Amino acid sequence: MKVAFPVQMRRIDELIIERGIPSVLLMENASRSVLEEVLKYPTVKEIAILCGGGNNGGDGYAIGRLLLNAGKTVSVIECYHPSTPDAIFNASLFVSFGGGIHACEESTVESLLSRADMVIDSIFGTGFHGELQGRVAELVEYINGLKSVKLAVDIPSGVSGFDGSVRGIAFRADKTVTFGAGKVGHYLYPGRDYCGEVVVRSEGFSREILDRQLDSSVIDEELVLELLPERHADSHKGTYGAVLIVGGSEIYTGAPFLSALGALRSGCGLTYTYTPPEAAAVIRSNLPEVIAIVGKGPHIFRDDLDTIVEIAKKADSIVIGPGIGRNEETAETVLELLKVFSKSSMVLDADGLYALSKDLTVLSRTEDILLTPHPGEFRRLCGETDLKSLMDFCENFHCRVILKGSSSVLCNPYGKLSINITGTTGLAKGGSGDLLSGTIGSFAAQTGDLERAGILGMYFMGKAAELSDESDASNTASSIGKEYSRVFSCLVEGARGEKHGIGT
Ligand SMILES: NC(=O)C1=CN([C@@H]2O[C@H](COP(=O)(O)OP(=O)(O)OC[C@H]3O[C@@H](n4cnc5c(N)ncnc54)[C@H](OP(=O)(O)O)[C@@H]3O)[C@@H](O)[C@H]2O)[C@H](O)CC1
Ligand SMILES: [K+]
Repeated sequence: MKVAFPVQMRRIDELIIERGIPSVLLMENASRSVLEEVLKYPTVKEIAILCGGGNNGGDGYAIGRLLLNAGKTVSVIECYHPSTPDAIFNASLFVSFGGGIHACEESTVESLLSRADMVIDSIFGTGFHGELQGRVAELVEYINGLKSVKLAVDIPSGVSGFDGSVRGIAFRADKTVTFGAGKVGHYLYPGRDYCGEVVVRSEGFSREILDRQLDSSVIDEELVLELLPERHADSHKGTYGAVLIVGGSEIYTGAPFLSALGALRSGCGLTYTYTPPEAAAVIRSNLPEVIAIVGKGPHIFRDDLDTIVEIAKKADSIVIGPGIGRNEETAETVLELLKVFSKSSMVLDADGLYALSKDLTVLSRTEDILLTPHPGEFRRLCGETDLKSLMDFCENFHCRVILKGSSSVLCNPYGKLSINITGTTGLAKGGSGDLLSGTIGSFAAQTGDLERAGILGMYFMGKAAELSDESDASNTASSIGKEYSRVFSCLVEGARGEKHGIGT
C-alpha cells in the first residue's frame, strides 16, 4: 500500500485541483467520508469537533454541517480562527445551517467535551509542525483522559505526518480517517500509537495521480506476493541461489546459526557459513544442511581473508556481521572484506556495522550494500536516528539501510521508504537481528535484488512472529525462524483466494 509524505499529499491536491476539481469539493468529499465513518457508531448522538484555522479545520466545519444535517447534536470548538478560503467558507456554512461555535478559551468547553459521545480532532493535519501549545495542548490532554470515542481527521493533532514524531502532547485517537493515501507518520512510532485504526478513504482522488506521485509503501501481502521469488517444479538448488554468512566469535557462538536458519527457511538453495570453530560446531549440530566452513582462529581475522574470498565466489550474496564481535583485528578484516566485495551484494549487520563506523569512507565505494542497524548502531554511524537523518545518510552514501524497530523502515538512496508493520514484541529479544540478516541474504541470493530482499525479509520475520503459537514473551528467534513455513503457506492461500475471487 502506497503512503505519502505531507509534501507529496499537498502536490497531489494541487494536481487534482489543476485538472479542474475545486478544492472545496475535495474538502466536501473528505468530509463526507468522515461522516460515513462517524455514522458507523450508532450510539453516538452528541459530537464535539475541535477545529484549527487551516484546511484540516475546514474539514471539521464541513463534517459538523453534514452531522447536523444527519440529525446529530454538534458543537464546534474553535481552536484558531479559520484562515484559509475553504475553512472560512465552511465555517460560515456550518453557522448558516444552525451550528454553534465556542471559543476554546470559554470555561464551559471542558463540560461540553465531557458530555459528548464522540470528540473529533480537526485541529491540524498535514500542515502541522512543532508542538501543540497553550490552551490547545491543555484541551487535548483533557480529551485524552475522556472515555468518549475519539476520531482524528487525517492525522491526530500533535503527530508529524512526515515521520510520526510527537513533541509533547498529541490527540490519542481510536480511529483516524485519512484522505487519498496513508501518511508515513501513521505507520511509524510513536505516531502509530496515537492513530488507532487508520482508515484510508480515497474517494475523488485520481488513482493515476496517486500512483505517479507516490513511491513509498507500507509492506502488505499484495506487495510481498509481487516480490516473492517463484518456485518452479523443474528446478534445483542452483535455481535458488547461494548465500555466505560470515560471523561468530568467542562470545557470540549462536548468532551465525540463527542467520543461517533464516537463510535456509526462506528458500535459499545453498547456505555457506564461515565462522570460528565454536560457532561452526553450533551450526553443524543444529543445521546439517548448512555448509559450515571453520575459520582459523577464535575470531575472524586477516588470516581468514583468502578463504572467505574463495568461498564468496560461489555465493550470490554475502552477509557480514552476525556475532562477529569487536576485536580490533576483526574490525580491520571486515573493512578489508567491504573493499574486496565492493561490487557484491552484501548485507552488513551487528558488529559488522561497528567495524564500518571506524571508516565510513569504505561505504562510498560499495555498489550494492544493505545495512541493518538498530537505532543504537545507526546512531554510531550517523549521530542521529530520526527519519530525515536516515534519508540523508542513504542519499549521501548512496546505500540502503533498514533502521530496525517496532516499525522497521527500509530507505533507499532516493528517499523511497518501505515500512514494515508486521511483528510482535516476541522479536524484541537478542537473536532477531541475526535471523533477519540471514533471511535478507537468502532472498537477495534468490532474487538478485537487495531492496526486494529487505522488504521480504522484514515482512517474513514479522509475520512469522505473528503466526507463531508461542506467546510473545517466551518466543525466540529460533522458534520464529521455524515458522517461515506458515508465512509461505498463508501467502500461497491468500494468492489462491485472490485468484478464485475469495474475499473480494
Ligand atoms: N487531499 C487531502 O488530503 C485533502 C486535505 N484537506 C485537509 O487539509 C489539511 C491540510 O490543510 P493545511 O491548511 O495545509 O494544514 P493544517 O490544517 O494542518 O494546518 C495549517 C495551519 O496550522 C498552523 N500550524 C502548524 N503547526 C502549528 C503549531 N504547532 N501551532 C500552531 N499553529 C500551527 C500553520 O501555520 P504556519 O505558520 O505553518 O503557516 C497553518 O496556519 C489536510 O490534513 C486535510 O485534513 C482538504 O480538506 C482537501 C483534501
Ligand atoms: K487532525
